[in-house]
Amino acid sequence: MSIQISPSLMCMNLMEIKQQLSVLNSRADFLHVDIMDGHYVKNITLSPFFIEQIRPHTPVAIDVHLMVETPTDFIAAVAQAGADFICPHAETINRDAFRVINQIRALGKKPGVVLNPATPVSWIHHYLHLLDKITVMTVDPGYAGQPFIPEMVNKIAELKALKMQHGYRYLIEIDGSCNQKTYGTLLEAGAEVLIVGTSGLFNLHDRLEIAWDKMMSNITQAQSLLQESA
Ligand SMILES: O=C(CO)[C@H](O)[C@H](O)[C@H](O)COP(=O)(O)O
Ligand SMILES: [Co+2]
Repeated sequence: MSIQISPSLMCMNLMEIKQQLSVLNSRADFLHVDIMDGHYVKNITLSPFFIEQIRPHTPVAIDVHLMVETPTDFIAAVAQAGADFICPHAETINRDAFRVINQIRALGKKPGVVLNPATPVSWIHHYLHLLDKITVMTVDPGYAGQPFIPEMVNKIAELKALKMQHGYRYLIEIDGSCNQKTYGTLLEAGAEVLIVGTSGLFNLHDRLEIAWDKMMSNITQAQSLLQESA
């Protein structure tokens, strides 16, 4: 399977949203929308209203990363707004994980789950088979522009091994500092979807189409180096 790319829209230039979306529409595999409540993480970014506004202007799957204390307060709203994947943090749903996953599926959406750097894979062991996507945070959640946490490489490899062993369907996605410095390590460990924010995409050039080409060339280079060393 070739690597899939999910630009993090909180990192885009919101003054140029229409033009930037048109660039991403023909290139991105997912659009990553971070929703924060100011409590689970001390920041506030995008919203269900933002999803509703962009939905008519993009055919790309919208993937919602819920960094909120109570995901059930947001799930119906983001589903109604047009989300395709809805991904709460495991740390916020383990009191009622099966009910939450069933709620997302009953709304006709794909359930994913996000793991903080300090949360082990064992936390989601009993519902791995129900998930369409697992996101490994490679930075602590809340902010763009943070340094990569190298301890996460083994977690990615663990999810890859479990997927191969049991035939699970979940996509293995990485969020945080996916860029030229980390692509090789992430791909080698088993990353399947890369969320690209400031360091991987938006800071590479003011013109997004040029930034995209630079990002793709960085990824291709990392893939070639891996193939050479295999
Ligand atoms: O969830 C996030 C932060 O909590 C995000 O998806 C960020 O936008 C993403 O990590 C930003 O990418 P960067 O290259 O690490 O700035
Ligand atoms: Co995110």
